Amino acid sequence: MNGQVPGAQPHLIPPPVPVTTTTSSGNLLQEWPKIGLTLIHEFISPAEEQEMITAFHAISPLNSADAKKRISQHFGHHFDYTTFGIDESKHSPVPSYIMNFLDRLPVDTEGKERGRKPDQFTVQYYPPGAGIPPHVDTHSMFGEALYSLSFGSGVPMIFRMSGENEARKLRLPKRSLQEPVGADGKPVEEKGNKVDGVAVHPAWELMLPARSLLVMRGASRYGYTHGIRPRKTDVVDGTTVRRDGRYSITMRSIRRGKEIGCDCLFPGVCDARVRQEQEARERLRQCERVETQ
Ligand SMILES: O=C(O)CCC(=O)C(=O)O
Ligand SMILES: [Fe+2]
Repeated sequence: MNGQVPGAQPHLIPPPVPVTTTTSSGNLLQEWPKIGLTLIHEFISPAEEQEMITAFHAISPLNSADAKKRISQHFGHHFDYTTFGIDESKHSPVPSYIMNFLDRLPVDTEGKERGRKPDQFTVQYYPPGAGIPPHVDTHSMFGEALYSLSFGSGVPMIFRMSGENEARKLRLPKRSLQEPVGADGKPVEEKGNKVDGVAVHPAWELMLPARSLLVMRGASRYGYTHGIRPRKTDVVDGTTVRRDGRYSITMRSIRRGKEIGCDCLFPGVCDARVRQEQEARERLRQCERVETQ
């Protein structure tokens, strides 16, 4: 025995307490206004959910070869998970099962992104055991609001206020989405409040139930990492439960032309700032080259 309570997750703190109300259609609405996070329960009906699952597998039938891997389908402009940016050369028409709920999405009613709807959609299937490493979606290329619709089954999403560790990773020459792995190939576990020897903020998990819509804005969008641990079981309210296959639709709006860029309060994890730093270093290098000639 290592003295741990079965089901305890020592690396996690309890999530912040939400403001809980109901939507105009009577569904549970949880909000964390300080960090710009919203979770709308039962955003789609079970019938819509079933239609989405059927449509997904009409394109990507499940076979045992990919039983362990996350499968992605892209609609609108394709999202590139290696750069976390957009591939302008690839575009696929948006299916009707997405168009049908677009008008129901909550959009900004004021400010420079007023009325802005997503135009880039990534539908994913996560078999039990699959996850997505903690990341911050690219700031410069997408509008503020990020949406994630869960269906098929629920999953806990892990959130962590970014810090030195995340800023360092974003500045590595070959940025990778992979979680750091140890010699045994397993994700590096946290030791106390350190990952890889670097101090990190505490993390917390939020259960995203099937048919719920998560909206990330503000700090939760720009300053927190989000991810899904690659596990076959989850601890929900202290009880270990088996994971089922989960689907999600991530929705973003593409910034173009002069809109591209970011002036958020989180320069450590802002790709626009990283680019500026690289450009400044390049200018300095050129000046030094001229001086030594
Ligand atoms: O599956 C999800 O809910 C989130 C996926 C995600 O974070 C992403 O596609 O950037
Ligand atoms: Fe993401």
